[in-house]
Amino acid sequence: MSTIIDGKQISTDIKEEIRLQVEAMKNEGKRAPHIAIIIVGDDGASHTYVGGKIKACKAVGFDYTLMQFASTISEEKLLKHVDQLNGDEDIDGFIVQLPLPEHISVEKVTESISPDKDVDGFTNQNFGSITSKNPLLMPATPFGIMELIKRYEIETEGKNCVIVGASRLVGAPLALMMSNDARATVTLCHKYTEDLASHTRNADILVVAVGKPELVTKDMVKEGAVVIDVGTTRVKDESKKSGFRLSGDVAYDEVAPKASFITPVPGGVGPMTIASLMINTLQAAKQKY
Ligand SMILES: NC(=O)C1=CN([C@@H]2O[C@H](COP(=O)(O)OP(=O)(O)OC[C@H]3O[C@@H](n4cnc5c(N)ncnc54)[C@H](OP(=O)(O)O)[C@@H]3O)[C@@H](O)[C@H]2O)C=CC1
Ligand SMILES: Nc1nc(=O)c2c([nH]1)NC[C@@H]1CN(c3ccc(C(=O)N[C@@H](CCC(=O)O)C(=O)O)cc3)C=[N+]21
Repeated sequence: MSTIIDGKQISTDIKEEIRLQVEAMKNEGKRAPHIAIIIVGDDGASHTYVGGKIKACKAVGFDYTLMQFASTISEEKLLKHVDQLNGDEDIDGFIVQLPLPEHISVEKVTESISPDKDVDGFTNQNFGSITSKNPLLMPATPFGIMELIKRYEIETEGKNCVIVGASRLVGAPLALMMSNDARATVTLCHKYTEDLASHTRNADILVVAVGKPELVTKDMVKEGAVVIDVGTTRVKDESKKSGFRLSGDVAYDEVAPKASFITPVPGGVGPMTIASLMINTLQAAKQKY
C-alpha cells in the first residue's frame, strides 16, 4: 500500500503555526508581516495561483498588497515598481509572479529584487546561500518539497534521488538541497538526458518537475520508490465546469500502486509552495524587527 502525501493538510498545519506566531507578534505591538504581489497580464493559471497566495495571507493574518499590470507594461516601468518596493519600509517581502510577457527579461526583473525581500528565493544570492550554514530565503517550491519529506520522515541519507527537470525555479535548487541537507546521491535529468527511464528506474526518491502531463509511467519507476510530482498543467476536460483539469507529470493511477509514498496533483506540492512563501515572508519580517 502506498501512502498518499497530503500536502494540503501539511500546508494547513504550517499556516496554523504561522497564524499563531503572527497573533503573538501583534500582541507584542508589532505590525503584521506585509507581502506585495506583482502580477502582469491576464494568464488564467497565474491569477489562480495568486488567488491561492492571497487566500493564504488572509488565513495567517498577513497584510498584502496586490499590484496588477497590463501585459503591455514596459520592462523599465516594471523595474521601477520593483525598485519602489525594495525601498518601501512597510513591505517585508514581495514576489513577481511568473511567467512574464516575452518583452520583459525574467532574469533582469528577478535580479533587481532586493535579496532580503525576495520571498520566492529566486535571486542569485538566495540561490547561492542554499548550501550555506545560515541560508537566507529558500526557493519556495524546493523548500516545500523538503518540508514534505521531513514531515513524513522519509529516509534520504545515501538514497538515490533522481530529479527530472533542471529549472532554476525547481529542479536545480532542489538538487542542491537534496545533496547538501538531505545527504542523498542526486541525479539531475533534463531535456538532453539520454534514456531517461534508465535513470528514473534507479530512483529511491523520484521528483518530476517538467510540465509534461504523464511523462513518467509505471515502467519508469522502481517498486517502493517515493514519488514527488511537481508538474501542474491545465489539460482540456469537457466534463469539468472550468473546461480543464490539472495534470501532474506522473501517470498517477498506474504509478501509485508501485510507490511507497506519492504526492497527488492537486493537493501535493502546490499548496506547499504557498506555505513556503508564508514561512519566508514571516522570516523576512522577523529579520527586520
Ligand atoms: N506545484 C508547484 O508549486 C509548482 C509547479 N510547477 C510546475 O512544474 C512544472 C515545471 O515547471 P518549471 O520548472 O518552471 O518549468 P521549466 O519549463 O522552466 O523547466 C522544465 C525543465 O524540464 C526539462 N525538460 C523538458 N522536457 C523534458 C523531458 N522530456 N525530459 C526531461 N526533462 C525535460 C527542461 O530541460 P531544459 O532545461 O533542457 O529545457 C527543464 O529543465 C510545470 O508544470 C509547472 O507548472 C512549477 C513551480 C511550482
Ligand atoms: N514568482 C513566482 N512564484 C511561484 O511560486 C510561481 C510562479 N511565479 N509562477 C508559477 C509557478 C507555479 N506555482 C504554483 C503554486 C501553487 C500551486 C497550487 O497551489 N496548486 C494547487 C491547485 C491550484 C489550482 O486549482 O489550480 C494544488 O496543486 O493543489 C501550483 C503552482 C507557483 N509558481
